[in-house]
Amino acid sequence: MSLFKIATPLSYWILVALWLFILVLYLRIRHQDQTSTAMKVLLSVLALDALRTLFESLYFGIFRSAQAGWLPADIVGLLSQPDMVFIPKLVNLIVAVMVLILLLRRWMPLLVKEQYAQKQQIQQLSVEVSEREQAEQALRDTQEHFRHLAHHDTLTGLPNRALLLDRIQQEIYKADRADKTLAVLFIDLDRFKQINDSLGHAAGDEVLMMAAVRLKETVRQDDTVSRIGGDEFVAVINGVADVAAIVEVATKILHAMEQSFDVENHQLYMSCSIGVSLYTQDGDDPETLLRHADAAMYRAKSEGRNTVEFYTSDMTDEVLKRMMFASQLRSALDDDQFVLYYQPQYDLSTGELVGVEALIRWQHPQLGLLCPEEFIPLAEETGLIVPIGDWVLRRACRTLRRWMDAGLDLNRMAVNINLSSKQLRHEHLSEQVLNVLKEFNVPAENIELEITEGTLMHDPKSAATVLQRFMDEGIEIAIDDFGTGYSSLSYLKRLPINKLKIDRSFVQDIPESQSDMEIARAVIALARSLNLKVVGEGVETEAQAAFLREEGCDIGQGFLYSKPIPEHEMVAHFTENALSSSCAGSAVRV
Ligand SMILES: Nc1nc2c(ncn2[C@@H]2O[C@H](COP(=O)(O)O[C@H]3[C@@H](O)[C@H](n4cnc5c(=O)[nH]c(N)nc54)O[C@@H]3COP(=O)(O)O)[C@@H](O)[C@H]2O)c(=O)[nH]1
Repeated sequence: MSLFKIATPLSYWILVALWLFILVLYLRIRHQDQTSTAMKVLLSVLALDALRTLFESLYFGIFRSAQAGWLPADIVGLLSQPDMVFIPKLVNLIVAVMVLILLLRRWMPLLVKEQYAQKQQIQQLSVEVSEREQAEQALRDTQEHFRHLAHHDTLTGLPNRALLLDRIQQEIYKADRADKTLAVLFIDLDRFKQINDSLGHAAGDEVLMMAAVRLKETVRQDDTVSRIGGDEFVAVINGVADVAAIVEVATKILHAMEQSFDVENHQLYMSCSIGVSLYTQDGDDPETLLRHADAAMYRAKSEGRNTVEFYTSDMTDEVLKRMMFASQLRSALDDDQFVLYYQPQYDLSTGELVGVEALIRWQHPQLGLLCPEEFIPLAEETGLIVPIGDWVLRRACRTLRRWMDAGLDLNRMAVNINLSSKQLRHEHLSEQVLNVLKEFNVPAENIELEITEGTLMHDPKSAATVLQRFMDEGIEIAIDDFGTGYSSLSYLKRLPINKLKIDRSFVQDIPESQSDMEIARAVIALARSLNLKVVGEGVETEAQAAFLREEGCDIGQGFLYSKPIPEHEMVAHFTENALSSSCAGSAVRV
């Protein structure tokens, strides 16, 4: 039964209006969350009920009778009444539709706009929400990335120094609770610099990544492996029962590092030195444990590398000494404590003096005269090699100027100056060298620069640019220690160089060592084919000199002729050189 009744046409129109009102109301609240579902159901039922009543009445039409007035009625009954006025269903319908259109025109835009606005708002909101979520996620990712960066080494992904110290601290807490000890292993790769210098940083990086993986595989999963510097790694071994357990782990690490590293078609062999400190006997905080493991590692290096050393208290003194030495090296330049020695080089077939190599010494106030091997590595490490190298160049040019002013015949003679890799990488090297030559009025032909094979191969392309500049000015270039690096023959062919110096390690065992003789022969043949001159270094015996001369080596340098000597003593060799020119073999044993 319907809730609505149509008794008169007025009630019909009221019902139409009511239905429309209910409909509009329903449409408005349909999407509003705050309106209860019960209200929405009630309105939709009312609307449907009103609609049904309307249609029922429409189906029959409406008539007017004199007695009853306006009434909805059956079409049959309607036709039998003479005073009735029939309003056909169609008219009803048209009026209803018009009213509906009028109302919809008034309400619909508002409704549509409102719904559209609501939808837009909802869409906007959801876009904003998802954008905010994305932004928040990106922020979280960035924060996580920075947190990771702040605590990890970018190359190997291992914890860095900051995280390492934290991990050691955590392990200390655990060790205290479990009444166990822990060990800090400071691991430094032996001669890693050579790989970096000769094959370049990309190859060096690959070796470091491979070393990191090997270290991680060697220790337990809950032990920490960290990289804290260039080729320096630290392993924290927890729950250590005794020293034997540490020796076992350290031995495994030594063994893992001895396996070949296959990098860029090279099979590289390396080793490492390990220093160990133990909690609590060698320190009870992370910094001290790390410092003492480092000191022990230095001892392992000086003991010949590829070995393990446990920390002892005297090692701290060694580290302190090293730091003091570095600060003394810094002031040595200002205090004019360096001296240049010169070692002559002779033409092996004529016996003529053709060059001298300038070799630095440090006149240390307490330790006496120090050889370059005792301080050049530290100078390279600290960057002091650049000002020291500059000093060597100026001092050598000053000496040349003095010799020239003294009337010595230097026409066919050059002073050889060693350049380190750091100097070669220095932006203004060529300008600096040329300026110094100008300052002392020294012809470029009297200067030759020696660069080790490793340094050249570190970055052959940029080295070639610098060397070409020197060559254009008339300065000759020699590759030092040839045979010890990893020269690429294709690069060698293209590099602007004049000489190869056979490393003395291949000369010292001639004629006993067949393989060394083969290597020396091969270097001489290579130099010939590239149209380069060859120098035999470290010639100590007549037999070595004879072998090199017979094989076609051009120049000899070594103790057989002279040890490196101070500037003033060198003058005598020039006089002897004059003698040797007229009677080769007497003054100089060639
Ligand atoms: N960057 C710079 N490096 C320099 C400079 N001065 C020297 N050096 C490098 O130090 C290394 C060692 O030099 P030194 O102790 O002077 O040794 C030289 C010679 O004394 C030694 N030599 C020469 N002949 C013989 C020999 O017959 N037997 C023997 N046992 N040793 C000998 O060789 C060194 C010269 O070698 P090289 O330079 O390879 O020609 C050395 O690598 C120097 O390069 C500097 O100013 N800057």
